[in-house]
Amino acid sequence: MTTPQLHHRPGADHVTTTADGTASRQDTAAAAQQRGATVWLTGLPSAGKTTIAYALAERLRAEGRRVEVLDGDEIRTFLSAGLGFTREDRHTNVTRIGFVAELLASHGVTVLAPVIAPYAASREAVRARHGEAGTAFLEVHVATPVEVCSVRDVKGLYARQAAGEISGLTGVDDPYEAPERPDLRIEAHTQPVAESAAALHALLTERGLA
Ligand SMILES: Nc1ncnc2c1ncn2[C@@H]1O[C@H](COP(=O)(O)OS(=O)(=O)O)[C@@H](OP(=O)(O)O)[C@H]1O
Ligand SMILES: Nc1ncnc2c1ncn2[C@@H]1O[C@H](COP(=O)(O)OP(=O)(O)O)[C@@H](O)[C@H]1O
Repeated sequence: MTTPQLHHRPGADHVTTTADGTASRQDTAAAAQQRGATVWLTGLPSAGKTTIAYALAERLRAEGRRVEVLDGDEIRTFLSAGLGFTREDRHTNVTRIGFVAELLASHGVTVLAPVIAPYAASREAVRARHGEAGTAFLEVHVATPVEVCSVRDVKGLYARQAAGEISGLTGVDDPYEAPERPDLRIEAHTQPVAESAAALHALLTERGLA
């Protein structure tokens, strides 16, 4: 007897059943049929990556999709605790997030990763990993210019850098290698959040991922 070969990790191994066993099996079956993807939102601090990711997540969830947001900040508290902002540490952080994202996406989850990922080589490594596994990967550049980001300054990092309290801030005194050919570039400073989320949603739909 030949053992069936799985060419892709299946998405149906999280079966939970209700008392009568019907409704959630249907939900699980529907979710398992969804094609997952990783959507990586790269850009400077305060560019709007997280805000746009959560707006898109809300819309996708309302449509019945399974969505996870892998927020750079949160990941650094757990998965990447102890890592700093050297080139090496950022690369490690990005590839770790890419690893988890691919796992989830291969199980039908739409993964949104609002993570700076300043180095093209790190993003390329994540894309390659997805490619090897046959998992969809979209690179989205949230292209808010540093002049706008530094005024928003959600976490006060730009002010602290200007005051000499910190150094190595992405886009100011640390590199940011903007994607040359992203799947989508969002000029987040020229349009409202809802419009940016809609543009991303349209891209997912066009690629058969939403
Ligand atoms: N030096 C320096 N440079 C850049 N960012 C800094 C720095 N120090 C702290 N932070 C804050 O760390 C948040 C998470 O960063 P990431 O994990 O996305 O960065 S990276 O991809 O590993 O480069 C990142 O979150 P966002 O502002 O949401 O992008 C920053 O607020
Ligand atoms: N058009 C816009 N698009 C996205 N964010 C915007 C916009 N206008 C203002 N903002 C604000 O800019 C800030 C961006 O912060 P955040 O989403 O945390 O950025 P990042 O995750 O890139 O560091 C938020 O406070 C958000 O409300």
